[in-house]
Amino acid sequence: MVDSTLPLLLRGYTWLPERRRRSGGAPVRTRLLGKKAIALHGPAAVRFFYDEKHIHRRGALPQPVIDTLFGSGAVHTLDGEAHRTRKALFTGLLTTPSGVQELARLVHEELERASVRWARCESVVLFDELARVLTSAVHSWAGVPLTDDDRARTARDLVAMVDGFATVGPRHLTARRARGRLEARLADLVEAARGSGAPAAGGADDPTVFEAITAHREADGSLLPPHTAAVELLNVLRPTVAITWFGVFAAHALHRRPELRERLAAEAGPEFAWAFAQEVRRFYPFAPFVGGLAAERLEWAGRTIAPGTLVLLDLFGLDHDPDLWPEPRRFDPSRFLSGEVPADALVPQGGGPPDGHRCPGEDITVAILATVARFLAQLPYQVAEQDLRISLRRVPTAPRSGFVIRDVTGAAPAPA
Ligand code: HEM
Repeated sequence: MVDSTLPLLLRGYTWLPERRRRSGGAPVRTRLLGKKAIALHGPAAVRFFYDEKHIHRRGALPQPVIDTLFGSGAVHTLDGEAHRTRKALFTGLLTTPSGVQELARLVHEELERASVRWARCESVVLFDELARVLTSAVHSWAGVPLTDDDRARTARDLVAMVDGFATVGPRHLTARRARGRLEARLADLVEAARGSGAPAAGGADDPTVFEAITAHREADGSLLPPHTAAVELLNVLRPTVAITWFGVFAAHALHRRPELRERLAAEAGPEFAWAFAQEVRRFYPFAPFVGGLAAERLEWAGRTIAPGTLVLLDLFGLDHDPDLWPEPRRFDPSRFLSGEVPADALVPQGGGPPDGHRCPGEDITVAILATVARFLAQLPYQVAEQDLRISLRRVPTAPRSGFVIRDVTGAAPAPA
């Protein structure tokens, strides 16, 4: 079987859908990085993939992805009891409605502050601005110190880790260096907090993310080594800043569909902003697929999967499957106006049960995205002449220009 690593790197988001079309919808069999691989598609495949008896994560992720995106020893790479204990830390910290709301409030506050500055500039690149806004907000929320001097550099490093994970060459090297810098800084902060005793060493009633990760104990009762604690802190800071990509896509959708901008600006309740955020997550490309290793000999759709085979779950394809999403290439928030999200069909951040490998940051993503989208809809600005093409061959992708806005004429009103 021919290895598909190069075609995947060259074709990005289009690689798997094209292969699926060529296979007539049957699971795609191939090789990636020399390993036998099979790609599964459909809601039943989501349930199959997220059954932990079927798929293991240890050893599944290529080292270049660990070295940039997730970090070594990260929750993403654990299985069984070790995963459950570590995962409980994340779900406990990231999914309480009051915590999610507080983070969204901080994002709004930072947007207001930033937009005062935007009004003094001829034009600004929204991508860079949102990255800095989210970097500030998530550091204050997580209780991780960040000086004004460090802010722009830290935002650049957090963006670089996401931007460079799926490529070879300069972007990848930048991502590795960024991870090295951030891990070293955060590990020092963890050691310093532990050295100084409470509250980081435990006991706080309502601990910050920093305090909780610093004091977290593994299934065997041990504290996380400082480097692993830094990796897991980054697994909160980095993906929150990654919402920048979705924020820029939201701006793109508002630009292409001005009637949605008007509606989003006018609606007082949160329902439309929520539906709009869900449609941004469905419509625009971000994570192409997730992968794990077959834990044993598996049967799927009449096919045998040998133990150790790399099993991919097609996320981007599922979010655009016409059997699940009529007119999938149409951006239409009304799909979500009922307030319902169809089970195992909307998977931009993976799927499965919350104690499995499902992304624990979905509520945060939707809340921040709704906040950013509504803020932009209410903010008076013009969209500059620029190259807004979104290449499906680059992972992750964004409008080429980063979305330049100009003539910002004032801060948007406070949230309802
Ligand atoms: C831009 C928005 C985001 C995208 C596209 C995204 C995507 C994903 C994907 C595809 C996975 C892997 C699921 C799997 O392995 O099956 C994942 C897992 C994870 N995400 Fe997110 N995510 C986002 C936002 C967030 C946020 C805001 C946080 C935290 C504040 C977060 C924290 C995590 C963690 C800790 C995991 C590992 C879960 C585990 O392995 O048990 N993510 N995310």
